[in-house]
Amino acid sequence: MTLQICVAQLNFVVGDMPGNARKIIDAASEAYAQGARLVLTPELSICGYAAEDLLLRPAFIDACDDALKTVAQGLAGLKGLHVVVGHPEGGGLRSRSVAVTRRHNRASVLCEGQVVACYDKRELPNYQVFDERRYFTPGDGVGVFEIDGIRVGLLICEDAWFDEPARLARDAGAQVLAVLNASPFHAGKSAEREQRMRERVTDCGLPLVYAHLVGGQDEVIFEGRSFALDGAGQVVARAAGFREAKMVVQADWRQGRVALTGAGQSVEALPSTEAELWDALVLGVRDYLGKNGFKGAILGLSGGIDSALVLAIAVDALGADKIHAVMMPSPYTADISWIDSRDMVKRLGVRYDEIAISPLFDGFKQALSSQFAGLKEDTTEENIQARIRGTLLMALSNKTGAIVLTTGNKSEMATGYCTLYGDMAGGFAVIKDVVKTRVFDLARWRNLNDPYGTGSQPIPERIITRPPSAELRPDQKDQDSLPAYEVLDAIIERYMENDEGVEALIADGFERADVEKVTRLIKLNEYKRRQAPVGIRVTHRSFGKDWRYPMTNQFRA
Ligand SMILES: Nc1ncnc2c1ncn2[C@@H]1O[C@H](COP(=O)(O)OP(=O)(O)OC[C@H]2O[C@@H]([n+]3cccc(C(=O)O)c3)[C@H](O)[C@@H]2O)[C@@H](O)[C@H]1O
Ligand SMILES: Nc1ncnc2c1ncn2[C@@H]1O[C@H](COP(=O)(O)OP(=O)(O)OP(=O)(O)O)[C@@H](O)[C@H]1O
Ligand SMILES: NC(=O)CC[C@H](N)C(=O)O
Repeated sequence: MTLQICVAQLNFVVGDMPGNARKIIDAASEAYAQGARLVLTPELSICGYAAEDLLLRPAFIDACDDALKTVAQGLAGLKGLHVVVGHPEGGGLRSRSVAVTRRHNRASVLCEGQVVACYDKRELPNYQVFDERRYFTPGDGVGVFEIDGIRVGLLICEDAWFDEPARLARDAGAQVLAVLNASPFHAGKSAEREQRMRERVTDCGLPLVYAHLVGGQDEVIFEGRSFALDGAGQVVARAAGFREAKMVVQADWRQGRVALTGAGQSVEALPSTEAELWDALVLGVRDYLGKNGFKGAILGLSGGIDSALVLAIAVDALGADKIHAVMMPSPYTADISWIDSRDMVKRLGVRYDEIAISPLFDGFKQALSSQFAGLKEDTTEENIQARIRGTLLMALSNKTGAIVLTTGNKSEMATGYCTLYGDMAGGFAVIKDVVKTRVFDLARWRNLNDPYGTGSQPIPERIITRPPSAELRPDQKDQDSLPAYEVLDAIIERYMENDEGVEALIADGFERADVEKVTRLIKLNEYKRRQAPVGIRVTHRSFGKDWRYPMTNQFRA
């Protein structure tokens, strides 16, 4: 007995049920023509992941039901084909002060126009970026079905991170596990995920096929890279990361058990940290803009490393012809800032303009002169410059329909080293989850690699080597106001990402003054982050859905 299984690693759009249904029908029909008789799609493939509170709308569930029927009917003529799709099922009751859900996160097996088996997710994640208990009720059954003499046990994502659902499937007769997933990316997650699945295989003694989603959805990235493990936990197939792919594996009945093989396909290697971060950032920009209908992007290019990095990512994501870089010099802008900006845009071939902000800055100061009479210049004037730039970029966005990409990094978002309605003004924050030391690593990496063929060495060397400066007052350097970036980033990672305490960091050798300053700034600047644009999550904790701190807060330890 032999069964060819195809994983349709597809990029769905949340809420586009007709489009998602069409994608599934096309991919499954093609796989069938190439010999597959079982096609697996990712978790909640019909509606996309994560549909969030759309799942509470009865009309949304009805549209998912319709799309499920469309897929079933669209594939009804393909004899013997089994397609597994993910969708929400069932209803719920909601009043103003209580919610009762009877909705399930379901996998349905479609064959010849009918639902022939289904499985409801048992383990509902409710941590990090997940809120599944807000929307779903845990399932209490198993999902084992037979196809061409091979019994397949269904699991859905979080289920496979625990022992019990896989053991129950095995005890109900499953000979191979098929897992539908939507498992958000962070640096290093691929290896962690494969390791957890290997434990599952070892624990229950069954081979496993991991069908994963690809694509960006608001702040979250799904990297694809579906894979299959044989009964010994060896990777026999691994699909490409960060793009749609079809991965085919073969299940054979041999000596009383199912043997999985890679059907002659190559196993994609796991990339370096920088390479996968780059791909994640590129996909995040491409999908946020693409799925929200933006034709292009604008950004302020300063001659500093943050905007240079965002420009290089944007060009890789969208192509040079979709990007507009604007240099807006002030009296504090060093000559090298515009020399390097001109150099960079020439290397990449993007549209570039220079708009001097001095006349506007003078106009603002003049307008406020009587109110500010006798008061010293301070951050007020620094912020006016940043806000003039933000206003100009937003005007260009309004006029052209291109989105403004903001350039703040995680170190700045943590410490509030950014201006509300100034450099924070914009639609999408590309590197808000990348700390400054990693910004440098990525810039150096991109200068040595050209993964999207848009040009090698896009970032002039001096942009990488010069000391970072906001250039909002004479001779300003970031490090005048902040601890050294190596120290700052280490404290952010340990305090913010890993929940370590102030005293523990000091006991571990950090200067008390540095720890107290950074943690005080993190706490003080919650209000700023709440007003910041959404941006791409690439660590296991970003300033997004998995950082829900109060703004009014007297606790810091
Ligand atoms: N708890 C709270 N809840 C709500 N709002 C609160 C608040 N606390 C202050 N505010 C408001 O926020 C204002 C302060 O925020 P904001 O106006 O942004 O200004 P602020 O944080 O005072 O200054 C911006 C800082 O970022 C630096 N910066 C700016 C731009 C670029 C760069 C760079 O790296 O290139 C650096 C700049 O040098 C300066 O140190 C207050 O005046 C007040 O109106
Ligand atoms: N002269 C300028 N022209 C255009 N945009 C600017 C200018 N100065 C600042 N900006 C915008 O404000 C953002 C914030 O400035 P910031 O100094 O933090 O970043 P950077 O200049 O890119 O990097 P660095 O921190 O290394 O100097 C810039 O990335 C850029 O988008
Ligand atoms: N969608 C899910 O159930 C994902 C949960 C899982 N632990 C992951 O991140 O991979």
